[in-house]
Amino acid sequence: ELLRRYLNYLFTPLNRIPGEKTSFLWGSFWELRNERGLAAHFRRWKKVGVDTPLVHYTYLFGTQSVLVTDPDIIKTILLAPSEKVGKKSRFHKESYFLEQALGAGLVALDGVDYMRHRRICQPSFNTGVIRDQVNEVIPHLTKKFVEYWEIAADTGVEIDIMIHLSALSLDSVGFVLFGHDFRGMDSVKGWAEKTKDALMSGQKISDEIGKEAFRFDDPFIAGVMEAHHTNLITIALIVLGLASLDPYINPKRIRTDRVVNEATDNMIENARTSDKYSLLKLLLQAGDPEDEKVKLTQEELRHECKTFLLAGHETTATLVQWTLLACCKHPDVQEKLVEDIRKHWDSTSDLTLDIAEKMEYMQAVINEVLRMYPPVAMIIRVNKEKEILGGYEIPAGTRLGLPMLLVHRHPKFWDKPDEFRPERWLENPEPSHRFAFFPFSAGSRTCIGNRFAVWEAKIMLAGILNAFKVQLAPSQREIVHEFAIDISMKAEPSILVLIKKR
Ligand code: HEM
Repeated sequence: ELLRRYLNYLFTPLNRIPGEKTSFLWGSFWELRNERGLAAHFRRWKKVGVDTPLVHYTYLFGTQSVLVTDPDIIKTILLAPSEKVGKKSRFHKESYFLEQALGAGLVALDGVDYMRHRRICQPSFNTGVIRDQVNEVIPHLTKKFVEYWEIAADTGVEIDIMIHLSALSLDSVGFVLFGHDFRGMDSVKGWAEKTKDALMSGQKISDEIGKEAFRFDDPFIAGVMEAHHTNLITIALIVLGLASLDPYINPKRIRTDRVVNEATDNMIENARTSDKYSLLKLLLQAGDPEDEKVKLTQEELRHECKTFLLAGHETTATLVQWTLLACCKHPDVQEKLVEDIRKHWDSTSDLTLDIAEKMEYMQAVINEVLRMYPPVAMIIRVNKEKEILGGYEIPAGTRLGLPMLLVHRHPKFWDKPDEFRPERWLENPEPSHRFAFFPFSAGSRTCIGNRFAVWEAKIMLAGILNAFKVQLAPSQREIVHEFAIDISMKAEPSILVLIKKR
């Protein structure tokens, strides 16, 4: 295998694509590890010239990878239909790693199983039920969140926004998608109480308050989060090509799978017996439109629960965190946004989704954040057969990286791409090329939760910014927050803010 890889490294037709020659053994491994986010990809792309449609690079042991920066090629890849027979589409996912991280649900599946899951799940996302639940749940949660934050207003207390927003988004996803209370807001409440005590007794407010308060004891969350961290046995099995044995011989995996399965089964049972509506309740009744008798099995439902939690929770919190950072860095944008919020909502009535959706500047700001700080920075596809893309031959099995983060700043498609300017969306509501902006992907595998995510973000932002002026903590005023990729694109270091009552 090593010899085959080495010969391929020397003679692959991919070597004709612009890129940088790196060693067979390490490839770009260390650069990608040491330089945060996609910084190494950015650098290489700029070096070979931004007009190149593809950039070639290798990874460990000559793993062949190509970055696709041309929106026309991205269109070809994303619009290629999913395979209706078999397990792999023309441009398929690297399923094993996704399954490990997110479960064998919609994000990771491919081929015929994928098509069946999407046919069954899609109608439940289209009904008014999610919208109604968003209206019922998220304004109320945001109001509580603002009440807890009031304790820190005008005090100089620095707030680590990602952990707070994560807790808020966890409960939004919990109630709307599963009809379940993950008790994320209890953590914010716990933080507020401890902060209040510390302020009253004149103690210094330490990071520990946050760390202590934000420990989730819900078994589903704890199990899913623990399972998300790959341990050495899993890595060894992957290297040995024995990854499929992991669920059977890795003690940590066996334990976390059991905990997560039990917790998910409880959640499913509660959704079945409760009279509260949620996505999960709809999914329990949903059949395949091609054959109504075919439903998701209990095992498949478990995987979808894990997928929806992991794909839906941190991503939205990430979008809101980068929006708040942009508001700190561009106080004029923050003021215009507050003007827009108050033009549509006088805060004597409850905030509703109908009201939040009327906020045009809010939509422009969210688009601009999705452009410059896309919560999912890059997606990967692998081609099943040999392809010709951009005039280059791409052998079967090549990893194709579609980097939103780069394409959203492509100088050919964006005027002053590195400038944060929401107004560009008011001047031109559509991007100059449909596939130069794809924060939720596109085509038949577009994000199933995209509308839910934006609804959630708009309500949270309207509630928070109407109540507080947000500023970067003094300790971070000179810092550039870099991108750190996990499931979604975090900030490194975490963003700390001060809030003042408006
Ligand atoms: C700002 C928030 C979000 C962003 C930026 C985002 C982005 C994305 C992207 C880029 C993909 C394509 C992944 C790929 O093809 O490899 C995707 C797929 C997906 N997302 Fe989201 N997402 C967000 C929120 C959500 C939410 C709230 C849910 C809740 C259900 C969700 C569920 C999913 C699912 C199930 C898929 C797989 C769809 C399929 O392949 O059929 N996402 N998302």
